[in-house]
Amino acid sequence: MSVVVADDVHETYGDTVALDGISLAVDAGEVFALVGPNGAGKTTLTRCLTGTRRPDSGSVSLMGDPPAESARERLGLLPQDFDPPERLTPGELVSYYAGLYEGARDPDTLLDEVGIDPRTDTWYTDLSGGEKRRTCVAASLVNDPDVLFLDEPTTGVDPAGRQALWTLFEDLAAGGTTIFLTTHYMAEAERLADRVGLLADGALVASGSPDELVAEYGGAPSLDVETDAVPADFEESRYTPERADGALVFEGVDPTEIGDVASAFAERGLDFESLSWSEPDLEDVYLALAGDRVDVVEETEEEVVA
Ligand SMILES: Nc1ncnc2c1ncn2[C@@H]1O[C@H](COP(=O)(O)OP(=O)(O)OP(=O)(O)O)[C@@H](O)[C@H]1O
Repeated sequence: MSVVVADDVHETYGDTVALDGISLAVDAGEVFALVGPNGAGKTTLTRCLTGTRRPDSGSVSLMGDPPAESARERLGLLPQDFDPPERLTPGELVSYYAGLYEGARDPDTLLDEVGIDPRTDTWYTDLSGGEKRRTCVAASLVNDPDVLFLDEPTTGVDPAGRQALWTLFEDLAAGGTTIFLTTHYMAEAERLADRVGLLADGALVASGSPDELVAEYGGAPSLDVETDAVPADFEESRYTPERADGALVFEGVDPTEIGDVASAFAERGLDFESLSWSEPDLEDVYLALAGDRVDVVEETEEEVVA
């Protein structure tokens, strides 16, 4: 059964089209990750799905009801910009949110799980960015939600803290929690998500499991050879390498063929420093489908600075 459904959702801010006909459905117990460039519409879609914004047109349902009428106590939401009272300790803050629900989870246990000392007397305002984010994650879980929305949950969190939060989210998903998350970290989407949706310019340009997306859009595996050799050296071979970043790139080379490539260098009396083989991943999918949009943003910013 789908617990999060968007059907042809359109949303604008003045002249800006933020969502241009989004349709998607997330099943109970599924983890769905939404990725896409800055300004693609991820936060806007999260707001529409949780009832914080009403779309211009199209329909949304959450646990079978319009979001505004859905059971609040079954929903968890970590907004991108969470602005809680600043002069509370993490323990006081999470206890405050726990007080809003019958049978809320124990705040100290939750803070332990996100790696924050429940006894710390540091005010929220004085926590580091990553500590604030972890505290907010704990607050979003106080009601033990059935459906959890996480808008960039690990932004600003250090690598060890990110791993700990990933484990926490995996445990929640294993327990049956439906999770809808947005992220700029492809490793996060790849590790956590059953399905990934790629949003660009307000449109869902691709969705599927990480493996499906990589198979369809990720391109071929490649062998990068750090060398002074040039493509012309291989004109008489079955390889057509390309030069990139100080290396010759041999696309479509299977790991079992690495020795053949090394032999091709030896036969031509060519040296190389190193060989590294890599498979495409979700990052390659992202760059293939949305990379040009990233470049456009960067060029525009450079023009503005210039
Ligand atoms: N309150 C607002 N008023 C006007 N424009 C807005 C508002 N909120 C968002 N926008 C615009 O809508 C578009 C989508 O923004 P949104 O925040 O949903 O993108 P996003 O994918 O979450 O971006 P990011 O990855 O940077 O968080 C952007 O062009 C943004 O500038």
